[in-house]
Amino acid sequence: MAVIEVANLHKRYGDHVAVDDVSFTVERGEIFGILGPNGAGKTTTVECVEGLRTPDSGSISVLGFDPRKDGLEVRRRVGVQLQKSELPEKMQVAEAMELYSSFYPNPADGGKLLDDLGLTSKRRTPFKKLSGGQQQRLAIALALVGNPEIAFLDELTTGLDPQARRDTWQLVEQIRDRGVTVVLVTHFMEEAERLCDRLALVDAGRVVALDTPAGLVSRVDGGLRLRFRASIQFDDRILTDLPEVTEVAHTTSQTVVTGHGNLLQAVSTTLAGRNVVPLDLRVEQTNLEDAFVALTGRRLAEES
Ligand SMILES: Nc1ncnc2c1ncn2[C@@H]1O[C@H](COP(=O)(O)OP(=O)(O)OP(=O)(O)O)[C@@H](O)[C@H]1O
Repeated sequence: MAVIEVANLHKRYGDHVAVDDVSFTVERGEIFGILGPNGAGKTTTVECVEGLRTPDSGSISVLGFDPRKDGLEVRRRVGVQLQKSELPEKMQVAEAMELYSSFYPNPADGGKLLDDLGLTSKRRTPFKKLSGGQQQRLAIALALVGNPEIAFLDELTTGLDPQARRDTWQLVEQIRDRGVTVVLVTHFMEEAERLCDRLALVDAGRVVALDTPAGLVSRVDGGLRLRFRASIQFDDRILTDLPEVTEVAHTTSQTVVTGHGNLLQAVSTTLAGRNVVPLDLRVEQTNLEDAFVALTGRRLAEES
C-alpha cells in the first residue's frame, strides 16, 4: 500500500526550476531513497512532501492527507530529521527529547529511544558538546519521538566518518524493522545501494529512473569492471577490439576495463598473448554510480 503519492510535482525559485515534473510512490514499510547530486532538487521535493514548502503544481498525498491542506495531520504522523542548526547549542539531550515529545499526541518513550540509540549517558550533555555521530543519533531520536509512521531522513550521514556512517545505517535498518517507512535523501551511492529497497535517481529536478538498486544497476550494459596495473605498456585497441569490452580507461596508475560476458577471460588471454601481466588485478561489479553515469552522463558527488 502506498503511503506517499507524488504526481507531477513542479517547483521553481524565480527562474530556476528546482523540481521538474517529479512523480513517485512510497510503499508502507520500505526504505525509499532519493539519490542525486547536490542541487538536484531532493530537499525541495521532500520538503514539499513534508508540507514545509509549497509546490507550484502537482499533487501530493501523505497517508491519505494533502500536506498543504492538512499540514497538522501530516506533521503528527511523520518524523522529520532536524537539521543540525535547528537546536540551541546549550540545550541538553534530554531537554530536546522532552521538547519534541511535547509536540505529539502519543510520543514514544524518550528514555527507551535514547537507550536504543546509545545516548543514555549523554542525557545531560549540551547539544554542541556531542560528536557528529552523536548529533546524528539525536536527530534520529527526535525524528522518531512522535512514533511516526514515516520518517524523513535528509543527508543523515554527511560529515560522519566511515564507522559512524555504518553505525547510522544500522540504525536506519532498525527503524524500518520497527515498521516505520523511511524516506532517505542522500547523495552517497553506497548508502543508497546498501539501505534502500527502491530508489529514485534524480538529476536537475527530474526523476531519471526509479527501481530497486539491483534493477538500476542491471540497466547498465555489462556489469563488470577490471582494474589492474599493466606490467608493460600496450595499445588499448587490443582490448577495445574485443566484443566483451565496452570501455578502456586509465587512471594515473591503473587500467580500468569495463565490459560484460566473459570479460575476465577475454582480457587475460589477450594480454597474455602480448606478454602483458595484469598486476593487482581486481574484478568489480558495476554499481549505482555507473548506472547514474549511464543515465545522466554525469557522476554523483564523491564520497566524503
Ligand atoms: N529557498 C531557495 N531559494 C532559491 N533557490 C533555492 C532554494 N532552495 C533551493 N534552491 C535551489 O534549488 C535547487 C535544488 O535545491 P535542493 O536543496 O532541493 O537540492 P538538493 O538535491 O537537496 O541539494 P543538496 O544535496 O545540495 O541539498 C538548487 O539549485 C538550489 O540552489
